[in-house]
Amino acid sequence: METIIFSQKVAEDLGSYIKQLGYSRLGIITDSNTKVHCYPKLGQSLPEHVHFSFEAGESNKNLTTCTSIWQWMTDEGFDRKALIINLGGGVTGDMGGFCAATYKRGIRFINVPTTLLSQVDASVGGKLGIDFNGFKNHIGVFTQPEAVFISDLFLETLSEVELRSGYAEVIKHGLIKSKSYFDCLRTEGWQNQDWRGITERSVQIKKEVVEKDPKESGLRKILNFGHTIGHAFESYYLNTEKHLLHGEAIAVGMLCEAYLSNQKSGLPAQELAIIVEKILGIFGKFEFPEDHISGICDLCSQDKKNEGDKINFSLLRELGNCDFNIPVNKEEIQQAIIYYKSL
Ligand SMILES: NC(=O)c1ccc[n+]([C@@H]2O[C@H](COP(=O)([O-])OP(=O)(O)OC[C@H]3O[C@@H](n4cnc5c(N)ncnc54)[C@H](O)[C@@H]3O)[C@@H](O)[C@H]2O)c1
Ligand SMILES: O=C(O)C(=O)C[C@@H](O)[C@H](O)[C@H](O)COP(=O)(O)O
Ligand SMILES: [Zn+2]
Repeated sequence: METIIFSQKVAEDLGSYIKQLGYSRLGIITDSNTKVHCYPKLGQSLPEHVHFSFEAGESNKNLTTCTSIWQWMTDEGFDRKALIINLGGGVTGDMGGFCAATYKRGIRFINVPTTLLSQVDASVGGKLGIDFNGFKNHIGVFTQPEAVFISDLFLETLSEVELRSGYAEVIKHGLIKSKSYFDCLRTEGWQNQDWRGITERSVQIKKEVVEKDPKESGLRKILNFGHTIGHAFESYYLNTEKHLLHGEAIAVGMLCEAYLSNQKSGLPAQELAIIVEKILGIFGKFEFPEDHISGICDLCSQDKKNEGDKINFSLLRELGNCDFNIPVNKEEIQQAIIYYKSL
């Protein structure tokens, strides 16, 4: 598994790490926002390198942007000893990592996550990929980064909605693996957190799961709680005026899937009520017309946990415990979305 370094002097620590690692050429990938807000924070500490930046946003996590990245690597003459640093959120990490892991069958990369979401979740565990024809992360590979450098210094410039989006994955970690973590989150107001402490605890949970099942043959599916329906919402509204951030979509998905957990995997009604209160209290309700429901349901058919026609969910047994490979039919999914709408 990758080395994870929590650092307060990230520029210096990253500089020394890559020096001892050795490489032929160094390339940094940012998006248009991290180029402005995060790249300058690495300052002069990085040795000679080349830099590629793409237009920020989920709608650019696609093959067209990958083509530009691979072209840049080719034009710069990167060989197999070249090293990439992905400086940005989950979009930069997923796509920059995917491009590195496939260029000349794989060159090394380091993640420097700059959003809460990527610090607590996306930068760790080696799931890389891009969206394809509107389907989330449809094309990708599992390849671990060499290292991940996490610093809350980057969070200073992050907007509140982006911070909140990351908080959805934090809640997910408590719900699937640690009731005591979820209880701590319940008692705190979400905005003024000890982000370093939160990140360490979330990364610990993610790391423990990924170490046991790096390629998602079983247990790792619990990290996907909220994502079967959440990704369907995210995909359905991508490139529309109602588009949802990843964490916002996962918040909707977790509520639908908490309902299914109550129906199908034993989550007690009072625990469902606690989850609803917590998540709605932070994210509010996402409003959408009833005639969108069947289109959203249909998107669940492309989920990567499915086997043939069987749509498999990861559902909670209780707070802090999650089961996986639970088949749910389209009618039940529809009911879950109707339940969400009724809240
Ligand atoms: N691989 C995984 O395990 C995994 C896990 C969770 C999510 N994801 C993926 O991650 C993506 C979501 O990640 P995200 O929320 O980080 O999105 P993102 O990368 O789009 O970043 C969110 C926004 O914040 C901006 N930004 C980033 N850092 C900033 C900073 N420090 N200051 C100011 N602005 C900054 C970005 O430019 C962007 O506009 C989705 O594509 C999701 O599917 C992957
Ligand atoms: O690391 C994992 O495994 C996860 O499922 C973490 C999720 O938060 C993340 O959004 C992941 O990219 C979803 O993966 P996918 O296989 O459903 O595309
Ligand atoms: Zn996620």
